Amino acid sequence: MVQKLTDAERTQALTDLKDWSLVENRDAIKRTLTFKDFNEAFGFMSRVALYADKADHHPEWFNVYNRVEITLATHDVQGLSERDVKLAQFINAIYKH
Ligand SMILES: C[C@H](O)[C@H](O)[C@H]1CNC2=NC(N)=NC(=O)C2=N1
Repeated sequence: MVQKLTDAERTQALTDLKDWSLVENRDAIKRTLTFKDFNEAFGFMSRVALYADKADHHPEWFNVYNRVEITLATHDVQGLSERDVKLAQFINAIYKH
């Protein structure tokens, strides 16, 4: 069973996750990433997609050319869970720029 992060866990996660911030009007985190071009951006998105498929945890995202805006939340709990932290950590780890 997936559980919502506690306030303390949410604060800790935001401290640990470089370049992620809270979304204003909902319990979610966001990050914008830029790449050299569309090819690089889409390559990155493909790697995230493979992770998401395996983990059964999917990003909300928006891409225009070399920019990818990502929002993470766990819909099952209508807020942040450990799954979002794991996915954000994965994204940070594979983001080369
Ligand atoms: C049935 C399936 O396991 C669920 O709908 C999964 C799929 N991917 C998901 N992704 C996200 N971000 N949150 C969820 O709650 C979620 N639930």
